[in-house]
Amino acid sequence: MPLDMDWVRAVQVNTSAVERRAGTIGARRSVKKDYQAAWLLKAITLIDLTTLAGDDTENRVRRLCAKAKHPVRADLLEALGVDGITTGAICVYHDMVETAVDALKGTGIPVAAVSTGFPAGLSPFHLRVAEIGESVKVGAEEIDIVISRRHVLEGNWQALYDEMRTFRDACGDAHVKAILATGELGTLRNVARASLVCMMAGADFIKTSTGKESVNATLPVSLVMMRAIRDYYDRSGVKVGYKPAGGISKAKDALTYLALVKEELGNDWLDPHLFRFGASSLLGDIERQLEHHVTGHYSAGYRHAMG
Ligand SMILES: O=C[C@H](O)COP(=O)(O)O
Repeated sequence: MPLDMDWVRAVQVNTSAVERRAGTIGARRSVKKDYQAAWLLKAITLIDLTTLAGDDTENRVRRLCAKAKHPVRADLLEALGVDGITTGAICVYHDMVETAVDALKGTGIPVAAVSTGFPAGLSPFHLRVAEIGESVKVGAEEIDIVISRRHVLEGNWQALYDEMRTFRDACGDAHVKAILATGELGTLRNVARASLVCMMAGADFIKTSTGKESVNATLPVSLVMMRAIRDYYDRSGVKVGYKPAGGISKAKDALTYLALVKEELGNDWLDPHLFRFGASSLLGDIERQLEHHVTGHYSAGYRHAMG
């Protein structure tokens, strides 16, 4: 839709109310036993299993893809009476896209590429746009772009909108997730406005963080972004997805996020088409909790090292 500046300017956030609500969700909502196992299995299907390290190798990416295909040990799945679950996607740098696409051939698990000069997004603009095309060409079905934080900090909403539109167009049929890098946007109001502008410009998902900022996904930021998604849906009829990313590594945290999604956005969003966790180490803890559920024992963390 066109940039609606009246709507953008009207956005306000009551920070203390947001913090109060975010602070109580973990305590009010706790699921136990079989229900907890079921929610944890659901969480696995919503993970963008990620490796974004300077020392990534093809072997590491292949191992990660093997984990995406079989995220939980077969004996545990059998005991839980479940089969055939996979993670939502694999998320890698451009150089690793071909390897991941090859490793996931025939599985239907999409490959997401971080792009546009990730994580800072400060390389020449034409190269950022070209990078998207390169990743799509080698098979990335999802592109995680980073926005220019300065457009938000300077209140240049038109520039943010134009940038996002250009990235959206460069993605073609690939889904585009807009990484706001919320830890660098200064205020929750900026987060809300940036969310809205990116959605107006065609983002399929809005995502909190690169995982490289000093503050990454938080519950207050998530509440603000989810409510922006809800408002956008109410006015436009378009459902935009949400991806908290960075620092989500515990099964308990994943459950809290899912409770928030269910309460703020509803069950439609508890689906890989509309919700993902961006996480490199969450899966290991979830598998560990599932093992505890099945056997009554906790294994050492290193037994679930990958993912
Ligand atoms: O988009 C995903 C993040 O980079 C993953 O962050 P993490 O390594 O803190 O889980």
